[in-house]
Amino acid sequence: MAGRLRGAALAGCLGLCGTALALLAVVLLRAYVLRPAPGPRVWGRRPELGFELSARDRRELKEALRGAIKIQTVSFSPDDQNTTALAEFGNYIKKVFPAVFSAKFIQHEIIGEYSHLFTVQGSDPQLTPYMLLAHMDVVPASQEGWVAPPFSAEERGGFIYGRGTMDNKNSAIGILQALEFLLRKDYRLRRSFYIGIGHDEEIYGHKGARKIADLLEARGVKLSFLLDEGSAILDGFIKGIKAPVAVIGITEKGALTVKLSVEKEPGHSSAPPKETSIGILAGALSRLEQNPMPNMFGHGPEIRTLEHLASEFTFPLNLIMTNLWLFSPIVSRILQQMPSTNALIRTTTAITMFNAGIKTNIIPPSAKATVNFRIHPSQKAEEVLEIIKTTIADDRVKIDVQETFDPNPISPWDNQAFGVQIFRRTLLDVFPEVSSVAPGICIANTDSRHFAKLTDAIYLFNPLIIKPDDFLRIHGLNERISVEGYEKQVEFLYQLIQNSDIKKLPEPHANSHEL
Ligand SMILES: CCCCCCCC/C=C\CCCCCCCC(=O)N[C@@H](CC(C)C)C(=O)O
Ligand SMILES: [Zn+2]
Ligand SMILES: [Zn+2]
Repeated sequence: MAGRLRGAALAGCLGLCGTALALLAVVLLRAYVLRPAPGPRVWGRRPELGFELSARDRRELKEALRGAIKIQTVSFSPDDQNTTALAEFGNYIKKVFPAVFSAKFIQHEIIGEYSHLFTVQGSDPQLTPYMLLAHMDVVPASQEGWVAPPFSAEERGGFIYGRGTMDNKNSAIGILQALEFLLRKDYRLRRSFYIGIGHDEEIYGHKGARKIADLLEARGVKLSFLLDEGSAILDGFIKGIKAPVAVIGITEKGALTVKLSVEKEPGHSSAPPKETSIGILAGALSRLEQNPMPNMFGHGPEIRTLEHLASEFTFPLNLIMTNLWLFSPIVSRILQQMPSTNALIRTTTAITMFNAGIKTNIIPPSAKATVNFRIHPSQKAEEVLEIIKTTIADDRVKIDVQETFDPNPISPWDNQAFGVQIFRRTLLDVFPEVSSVAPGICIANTDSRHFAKLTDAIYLFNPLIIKPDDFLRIHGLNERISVEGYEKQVEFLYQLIQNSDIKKLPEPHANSHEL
């Protein structure tokens, strides 16, 4: 009897081991043998390309950005902007970029009073134009907590400190700087392009970018691609990836901002009701925070980001990322642990404003709060609103939608996508240390969504190497950019404009480096 039991146990154990071995074999086979062949290789590395800056150029480039940071172009709320500063910014760029403003083939227009549209006419009208987008307005900055005042543009330890150094005067000034340098070298552009500099991106872009887009649409413009802020070369964001990787946004999340309010009879605090307006609203807010929106990992482009980066991961993570069909439940659990990666896999919930109460001994007549949701690419605003209502489940809480839009459509990412190939080419030229370029999601919002009718190829990427600590500075304290990083950004744009001048993408060839 005991022998038979031992035999059965042994057989069971063998069966189990066999299953485990078979599973391992399938994993290894898929990972190393059945791995999809890499796409055609398009670009080869090129020797030094000649973006050489004299000491004077360097000083000029740095001072141009510092001067722009000092102009307090703050967007406080949709009807409160520092319009004096916005106008000053317009005068400033005219002064700092004389070649751009005097070139015969560049048309400059002011749109919506303070935004700027440049039409740079290339010599070959057959080539479809592209667009570079940026914004000049910034979010407010507290005076406390900064190592240097937020509008001082002080230089410390190789960094320029100030609101707008990463979001997004670096792009607005960087694009014009790159063009100024090219014009001074008498570079004659072949492909036309547009530069848009919005003045109200931080308050939804209705008067700036939206109007620029409407004007271009009325002129019948179609774009081969559009590049805006929204992602970067990420260093240290993803556990298990050592080298910096360029993640280019191919979509951005949607947004839904709701105002919640509770009204209750005021009265004497000595005989309070069971719940005050503050207590009711606080309960609703707590339910929203305690019940995050569903984890959507695998339903949007986040999975493509990991697949593209799979070979960058150290063992055994590389194996896991190559086999997301098997490991995605574990991966999605890991991603939700950090705020920046959690934002990739779900609609996020952020309680951003709370106002209530009059005096210590008055029952508060009303309580108000604002909650800002960023919608995952696989969901729609309507669906999110339904979840909010079910989660709050209290009719005393009034829900008013303030601003909402669905996620952007997904832009093309393949060997025929002109913009993507130009970004790869330019990254290879300017950031040789970046070994991978992957499609990703912009977790915030940009002005680019207003241009959806002009092109299906909208990309979100700032050519800056950023670490998790830098990300916290955007809209936070001590926003800064390194002088070296800014020079590289200008070099990237300088090279991008030239690389975009090619008529058509080269045929794939075998012996070149692939990003
Ligand atoms: C795969 C890995 C991790 C992902 C981590 C994400 C890291 C992203 C890096 C840089 C992103 C910078 C994005 C900055 C764009 C901010 C633009 C902005 O503030 N827009 C406003 C617009 C709104 C409509 C008012 C916003 O609040 O989103
Ligand atoms: Zn921005
Ligand atoms: Zn911003």
